[in-house]
Amino acid sequence: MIYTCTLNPSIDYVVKVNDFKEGHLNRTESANVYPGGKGINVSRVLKRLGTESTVLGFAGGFTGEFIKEFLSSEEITHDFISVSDHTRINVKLKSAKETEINGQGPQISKEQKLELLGKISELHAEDVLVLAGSIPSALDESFYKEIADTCLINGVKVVIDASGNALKSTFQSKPFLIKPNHHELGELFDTQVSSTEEAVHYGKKLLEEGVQNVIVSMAEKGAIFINQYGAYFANVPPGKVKNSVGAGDSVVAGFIAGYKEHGDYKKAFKQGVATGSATAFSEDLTEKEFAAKLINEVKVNEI
Ligand SMILES: Nc1ncnc2c1ncn2[C@@H]1O[C@H](COP(=O)(O)OP(=O)(O)OP(=O)(O)O)[C@@H](O)[C@H]1O
Ligand SMILES: O=P(O)(O)OC[C@@]1(O)O[C@H](CO)[C@@H](O)[C@@H]1O
Repeated sequence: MIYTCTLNPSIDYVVKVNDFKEGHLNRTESANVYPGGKGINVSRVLKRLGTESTVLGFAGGFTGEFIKEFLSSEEITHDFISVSDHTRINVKLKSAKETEINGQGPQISKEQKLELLGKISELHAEDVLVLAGSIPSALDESFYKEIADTCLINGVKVVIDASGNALKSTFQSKPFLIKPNHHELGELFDTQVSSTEEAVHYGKKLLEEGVQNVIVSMAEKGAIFINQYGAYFANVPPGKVKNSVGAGDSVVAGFIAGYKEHGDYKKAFKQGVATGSATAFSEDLTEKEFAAKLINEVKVNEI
């Protein structure tokens, strides 16, 4: 079974404002609300690709209820730990540029944290756990490491989409896959990564530190995949970006769905990149048909 864990879910309030003016009254062109948070996006895209998963994490208040109802309406299984504060609302403002304001997230007690760890400790060797998104300030930065350590003991494959120390501290727990973008990769080594060569160089260092598979996404510049068997580059299809929220999560979902279907890293990588671009070219998360159409436009070459 595939599980996604979103410690800090959100309602994403996506507003379009023509010609947004800071410090003025602006009126919306359109406004939509979606359940958000990286793990939740992964589960929603997996569902669209025909792959079932269960959503784990913390949820509370009327915003938490909205998320649960929305996921249920999409027939996505969820098993949240209830918290008393409300789940955050993140603002995604689309005007000439995209601007995001992400909330801090609710208080989480020690008991609630232990309840989640208890659920995760029941996963076993056939399971995949996706840990995605920021760690709320109520929890220690080392929480992903704590989870990844438990999963290492139980043989659970762990996929991590996070950044900074929350990500770095998990390397010794041998995550199955991590997906930094090139900025996040640079941050891990206190440098800037701007070329494919640099991405391969630093990506290989991650393997030395324990990570099994690495995807480095570089937005319109393409993506690379590295593991012990080799390094590959994938181009991204040409197109107009309508929405970057959830594009990275779609790469993760496409890879997992592809790996589950084919058991082949190269095919999984190709599907991941196509799914990421399909979301980038859509108003919301991509549908299966669009991602499938773009697969033919992604070429993966060994480098
Ligand atoms: N200009 C683009 N053209 C085509 N595809 C794109 C473009 N920008 C992003 N994508 C798609 O989205 C994926 C993720 O983008 P990016 O490298 O910016 O990662 P990210 O920062 O994790 O994404 P997010 O915007 O979701 O935080 C890319 O691998 C690619 O598939
Ligand atoms: O604050 P975090 O956890 O880093 O990111 C949360 C978030 O920006 O990521 C998703 C897109 O990837 C959105 O649905 C959500 O609002």
